[in-house]
Amino acid sequence: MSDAKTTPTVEASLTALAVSLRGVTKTYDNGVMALGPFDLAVRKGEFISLLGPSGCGKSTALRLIAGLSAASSGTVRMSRHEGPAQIGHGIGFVFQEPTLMPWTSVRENVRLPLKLGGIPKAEGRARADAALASVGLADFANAFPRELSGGMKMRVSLARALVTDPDILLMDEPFAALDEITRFRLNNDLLALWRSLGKTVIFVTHSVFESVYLSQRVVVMTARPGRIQADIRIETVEPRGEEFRTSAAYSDYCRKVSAALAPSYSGQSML
Ligand SMILES: Nc1ncnc2c1ncn2[C@@H]1O[C@H](COP(=O)(O)OP(=O)(O)OP(=O)(O)O)[C@@H](O)[C@H]1O
Repeated sequence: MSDAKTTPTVEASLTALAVSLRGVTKTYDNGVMALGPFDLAVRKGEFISLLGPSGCGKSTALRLIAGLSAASSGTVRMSRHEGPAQIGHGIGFVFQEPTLMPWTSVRENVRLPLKLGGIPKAEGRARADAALASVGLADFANAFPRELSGGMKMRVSLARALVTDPDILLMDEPFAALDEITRFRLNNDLLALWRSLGKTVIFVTHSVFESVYLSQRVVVMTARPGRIQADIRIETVEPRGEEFRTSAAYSDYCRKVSAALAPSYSGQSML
């Protein structure tokens, strides 16, 4: 292959990256080395899961990407920019808890990032309503958080993360506290949103089943300090649905991911 043909291909692959972490380590002030060295490249529009044992540094990795915390060494790059992005500026973050303001309406909860960004009220309300509609909560804009189920609260949290139209959605075990049926439903709705919105998603989970169902790639981490144990591509017919969840291919992938995760656990259940 001539140089003339090679160069554009290399450039295309670099610009197609949404996030890249190179040689990243994180040691907290108390001396705990949480992460690394950790290397990860996520392409634009990709859906990846970070899977690993408790305390292996999954949340730390998300926080470094979100710019909520600084790496001790190594580089975190967002798209073409040097250094991490910020929540509300290209990044949406969905935390383990919905963390909604109980004293105000669902619409106002979703509007918050726009309000903080100085977006005029009318525009903010319209965008909040659109985000609520995208997560199936168009009729609940005036409700208060206390009136909602756990799954609905998580949908509000997702709408709040989407309202700024971020390129990258970071999700930290968002569905861990939900019952299985609600979790399956939210998994399907998240996949539908991902397909329609084209966001890059980095999803943290403890669940082998969930990671295989949702992701194009499952990145399995070692015990602390978290490094990459395996990077497993999940290839199947899209869009995914119940057929995939009950297929032999799904079971095979779950076995493969579990096997990669096994060394990181010492006798604990992995599923
Ligand atoms: N602010 C902090 N100060 C000191 N240590 C911290 C801090 N945040 C996290 N840690 C420690 O760093 C390690 C990694 O934590 P982190 O929350 O990133 O792991 P995790 O894989 O997301 O865990 P889990 O799956 O239980 O949520 C843990 O040992 C944790 O106690």
